Amino acid sequence: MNQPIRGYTLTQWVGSGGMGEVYQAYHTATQRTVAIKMLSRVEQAERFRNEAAVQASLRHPHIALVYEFFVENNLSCLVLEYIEGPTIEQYIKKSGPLSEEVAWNLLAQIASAMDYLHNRGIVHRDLKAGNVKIARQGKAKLLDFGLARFANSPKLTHEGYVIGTTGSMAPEQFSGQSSSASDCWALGVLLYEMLTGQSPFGGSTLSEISRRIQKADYVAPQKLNPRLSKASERLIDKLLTVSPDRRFTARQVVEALRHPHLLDSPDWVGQMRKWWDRVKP
Ligand SMILES: Nc1ncnc2c1ncn2[C@@H]1O[C@H](COP(=O)(O)OP(=O)(O)OP(=O)(O)O)[C@@H](O)[C@H]1O
Repeated sequence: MNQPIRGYTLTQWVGSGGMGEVYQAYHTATQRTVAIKMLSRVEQAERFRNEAAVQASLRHPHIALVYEFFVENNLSCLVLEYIEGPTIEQYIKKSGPLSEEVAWNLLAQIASAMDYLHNRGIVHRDLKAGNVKIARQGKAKLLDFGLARFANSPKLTHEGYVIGTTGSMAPEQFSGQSSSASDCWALGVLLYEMLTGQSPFGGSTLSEISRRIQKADYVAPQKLNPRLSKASERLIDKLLTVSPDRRFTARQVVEALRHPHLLDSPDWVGQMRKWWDRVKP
């Protein structure tokens, strides 16, 4: 661990994920503490390179920076801004659901990062509570572009192989369709989890989870958190909408959070459509 790699001294193992191992490291020349993601499986090198290329081109206050990418001793290393603090998932596991004020604050930051990505033709594809860190002063930082790709870059999945984390997958992703709207569905799942502490689409089997997602069949969040405002409930409703065309965009989320009165009046047509999505054969 103490042998420096390209001037980086590994100081701590942070964890492992779908793409490889993550270490905290110190770069003496720049006196920077960074996170280094190391790819363990050679067959995923292209995927890893893709992650690096996507992230290196981005500059947004709520997206972790990429400093550099290099290959050393057959290991692909992605050097990232080190983000101190728990992920939203870790935070909820430890302390339970967030207050509406904190959840809205985090959602506004993440939606603005998503809007930034979507305006550049990038679909994140893996937004989930475990991929957002709560850094100092409640600042949200989006991590992990393992599954992101530019909309026109080569498809890295073979046919029939569904990517994404099942609980946050949008209905259309089960048939291989992913777009910026799928990220907005994941924003809805995230908001639901932050406010209730529970996943909207739990289930014991993949087919049960899939069936519930395809029908947007979730327990009304107010049943789990009776103090929840109508505005939060309507925002979740606007995001967990089966048809991608009728779902709120990231920009609309940012606007709605800035002007919550936009969510004041009930959307009867939307309610009827949702009811129909649930009951139709
Ligand atoms: N830039 C970073 N700063 C601090 N910790 C990080 C950073 N990037 C990742 N981590 C942490 O390292 C661990 C592994 O992260 P990684 O992104 O590889 O996988 P994951 O998000 O846990 O899973 P998956 O790859 O399946 O999405 C996680 O605990 C994550 O929070």
